[in-house]
Amino acid sequence: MTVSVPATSANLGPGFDSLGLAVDLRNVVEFHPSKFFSVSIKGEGENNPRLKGNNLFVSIFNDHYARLTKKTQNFKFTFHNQIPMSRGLGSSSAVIVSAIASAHEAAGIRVSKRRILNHALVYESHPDNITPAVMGGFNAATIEKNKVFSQRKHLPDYLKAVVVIPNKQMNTSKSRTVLPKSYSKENAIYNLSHTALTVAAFFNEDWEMLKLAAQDRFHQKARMKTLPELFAVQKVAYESGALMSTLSGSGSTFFSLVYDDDASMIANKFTQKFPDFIVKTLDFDNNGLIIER
Ligand SMILES: Nc1ncnc2c1ncn2[C@@H]1O[C@H](COP(=O)(O)OP(=O)(O)OP(=O)(O)O)[C@@H](O)[C@H]1O
Ligand SMILES: N[C@@H](CCO)C(=O)O
Repeated sequence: MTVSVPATSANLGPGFDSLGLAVDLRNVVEFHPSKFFSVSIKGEGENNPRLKGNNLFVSIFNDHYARLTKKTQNFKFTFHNQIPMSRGLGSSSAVIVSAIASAHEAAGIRVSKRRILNHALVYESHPDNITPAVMGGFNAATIEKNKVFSQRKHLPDYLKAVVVIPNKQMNTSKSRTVLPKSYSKENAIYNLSHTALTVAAFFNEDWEMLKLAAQDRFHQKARMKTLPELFAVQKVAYESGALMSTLSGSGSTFFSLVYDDDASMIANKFTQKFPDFIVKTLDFDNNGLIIER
């Protein structure tokens, strides 16, 4: 059995803890019952011995498998990881979603994507990464009574994501501690109205509106100050014609949404100006969680 989940870029500027979209960079896990437990990792994390012993996927998988079957069983897991860890591309959400989906598959229980999403909330209390990770596309999401309520928009092929990935991890829980404890009414209204406009722009496919709409006063500046080159990345993105350019999740990756025709020019500019950072041009993902039986 194989389960795969895409990387995600959350917040999208003002939509803190609410907006996110999926990009075509996937973590894939293959698994089957086995006499002995084993973990093999290819790609991201392959040189990290901690992931063989104390693996978030394995602990969530085991919890769910035991709850669903009332049995214990060893599995052989092979991970093919493309999503860099703690860089703002939703690596933890991908792991959480794939572990829950894999445990249900292993237990022989078919379950809806919405159910998997609600289970994922137990491990990640904000829905902006887990929702696009499960559903694909652009999503606006909120939580009511421990359930995710979301609306999804398919993203067209003529748009691309250009991501600039610094060689610096930013752990989400740590990155949340640099944020202000409270916001003024003025700034709250600013983010509320810009989030509303960002959502409307996505749904109406008014891409030219995004640059103005995707401005934020809640989190980006405080986080970008911990890696000031990110201000230059955003400047280069907008000078080169990006439609929107925002800190991806809690960082350190910077996400730009661009027209297909501009993608290679913008990616080349990033590569020239920021030779120490990894630059990737990605399609958007409209599938989310994929289970192959
Ligand atoms: N492939 C993986 N296998 C096992 N655990 C992983 C994997 N990827 C991520 N994790 C776990 O998730 C943690 C990273 O979560 P964190 O929320 O800091 O980053 P992120 O999800 O990449 O960023 P963001 O939420 O801002 O997009 C890692 O420290 C590790 O515990
Ligand atoms: N909304 C989250 C996304 C990262 O997981 C944050 O900005 O902290």
